[in-house]
Amino acid sequence: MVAEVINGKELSMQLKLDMKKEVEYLKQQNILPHLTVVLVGNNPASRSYVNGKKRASEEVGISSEIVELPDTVTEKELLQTIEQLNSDNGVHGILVQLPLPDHINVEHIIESIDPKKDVDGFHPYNIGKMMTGQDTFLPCTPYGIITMLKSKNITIEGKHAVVIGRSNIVGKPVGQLLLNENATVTYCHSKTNNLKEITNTADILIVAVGRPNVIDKAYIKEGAVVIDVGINRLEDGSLTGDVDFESASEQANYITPVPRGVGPMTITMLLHNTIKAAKGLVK
Ligand SMILES: Nc1nc2c(c(=O)[nH]1)N[C@@H](CN(C=O)c1ccc(C(=O)N[C@@H](CCC(=O)O)C(=O)O)cc1)CN2
Repeated sequence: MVAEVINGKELSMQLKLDMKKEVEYLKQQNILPHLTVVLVGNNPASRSYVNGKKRASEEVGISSEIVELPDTVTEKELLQTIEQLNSDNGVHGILVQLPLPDHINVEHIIESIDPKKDVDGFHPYNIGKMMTGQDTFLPCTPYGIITMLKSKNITIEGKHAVVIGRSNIVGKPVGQLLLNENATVTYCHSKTNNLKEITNTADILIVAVGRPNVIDKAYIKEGAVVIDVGINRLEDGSLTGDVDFESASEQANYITPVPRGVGPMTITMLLHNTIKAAKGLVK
């Protein structure tokens, strides 16, 4: 068996064409969607993601700005910046790029963002709405994963979905979204016993481990759907996922690559959430 590749880059391009039309329509109604991204410090990966968000916003006609703060900024100063953005009626979406420096409490920052502008979908209010199946901003990477599955008409209902990883921004919410779609969900993590036995029962396997190429065909049931959320930069500068792509492709029916898999969908779903915020659809 050779798995079909789910190309997140191509799907993103298709979705952005529709979003561009939607933004043009909103502009005719005098609504100019605006996203503000807050970048603290000089982490090269964060800078590159933030630039990617600005570029993608421009592609679809969303206005965007990057507010840059030094890594010496205090938590109080960062909270003041967010307060100003919360009260600015021209700003529809606010996002604080993660990770933040250690001296800043990430929960305090996320909780200070107006939930109606929380286009990352990280605010506990929005997480609560997601968990209770209410319409709200969905966290971008998990939402991108569900969108990728649906783009291939992959059945989620009744399937066994196994999530390896339990981070607040990927593992936990993607499991919840799969549950909302009526999958039977198992979470695995660093303390899980018999990982291989569990993953071998997965119809849908979501891998968000954060270590390069650790999941190979021995962990995969024949015909499974494998979603690789890992982005690992190797010493030679190349990028690789958490899944050994060549090996896993021999067992799986569908697989996502790294790069050009889940990563581009993260940014595309952010644009979707920003348009939703501009339309005032999240109360
Ligand atoms: N506030 C947030 N911070 C972070 C998030 C997030 O959703 N909100 N997610 C990640 C980083 N991230 C977006 O911020 C992100 C990661 C990767 C990609 C991407 O397109 N990757 C490309 C490869 C890019 C490269 O060459 O380096 C790919 O996979 O094809 C986009 C966004 C942590 N922080």
